[in-house]
Amino acid sequence: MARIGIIGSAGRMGQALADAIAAAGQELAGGVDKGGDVAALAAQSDVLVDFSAPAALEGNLDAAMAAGVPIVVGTTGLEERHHWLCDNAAGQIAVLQTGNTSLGVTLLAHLVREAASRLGEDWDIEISETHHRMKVDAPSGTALLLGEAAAAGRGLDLAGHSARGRDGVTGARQSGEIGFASLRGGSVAGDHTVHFLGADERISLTHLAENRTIFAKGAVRAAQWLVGKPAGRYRMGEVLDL
Ligand SMILES: NC(=O)C1=CN([C@@H]2O[C@H](COP(=O)(O)OP(=O)(O)OC[C@H]3O[C@@H](n4cnc5c(N)ncnc54)[C@H](OP(=O)(O)O)[C@@H]3O)[C@@H](O)[C@H]2O)C=CC1
Ligand SMILES: O=C(O)C1=N[C@H](C(=O)O)C[C@H](O)C1
Repeated sequence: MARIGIIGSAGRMGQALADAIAAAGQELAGGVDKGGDVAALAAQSDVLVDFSAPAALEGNLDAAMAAGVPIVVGTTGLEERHHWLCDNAAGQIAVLQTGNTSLGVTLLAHLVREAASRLGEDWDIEISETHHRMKVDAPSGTALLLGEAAAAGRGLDLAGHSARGRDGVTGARQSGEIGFASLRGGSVAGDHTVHFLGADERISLTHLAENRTIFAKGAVRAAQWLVGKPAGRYRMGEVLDL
């Protein structure tokens, strides 16, 4: 049985995660929120799961490294420097960072990569996502991971080929770009569609999250899987054997 510590425990995901830990027969080591003692939590945990805020990431990784415990980073809105911090921590502990811990999205990313590699570059790729009104970051972490999968399938680097926040006279679509569009409202747990738009035909690959349980269950699986792993950066696909 793994003792799992939750960072962001009072939040929507933190609460869903506590339920999933109990349902999986694992032990809740405790939880922290803003201003909480993450070092003390790390010391009493076998693994940490972070669903909080990007500003907390550096301190959370430092606490995990000091205690020598692995960490699942589910927080989104991460920038390049946050990915660098994860890479750096992965030199000392096991780190699994993902914008989506669900089985469905992890499989979808494989399908997107495959479709992007097989469809010619005359097929445009656009990613749309819809989330509840309280979500603070856009595009979603999931949209970005699907964009990375599409870019990998095309042999491109996403940073150099993404179109985010089109507005005004944008000019015609650039060939090879991967576009993102975000909708916010209501209580939507998380909908994502990757659109492949060709001449006279289209393919849409969609994942619809009906509630947060799917993310929480995946996070518990990832946490259990990470305990005892050597230092390194791991992917959700490895946890789910996809
Ligand atoms: N990877 C995945 O599969 C998923 C990722 N997410 C991501 O998880 C994150 C949390 O989402 P959600 O639960 O909906 O958000 P909430 O706003 O409901 O919860 C965030 C929690 O984090 C806490 N928090 C904020 N800052 C810190 C800090 N510095 N240290 C410790 N805790 C802190 C907040 O505490 P306080 O209120 O005191 O500020 C709050 O309890 C988001 O980035 C979201 O996109 C969400 C779903 C799935
Ligand atoms: O904030 C959320 O709610 C979600 N965040 C993640 C993201 O940014 O993709 C995962 C899921 O879509 C829900």
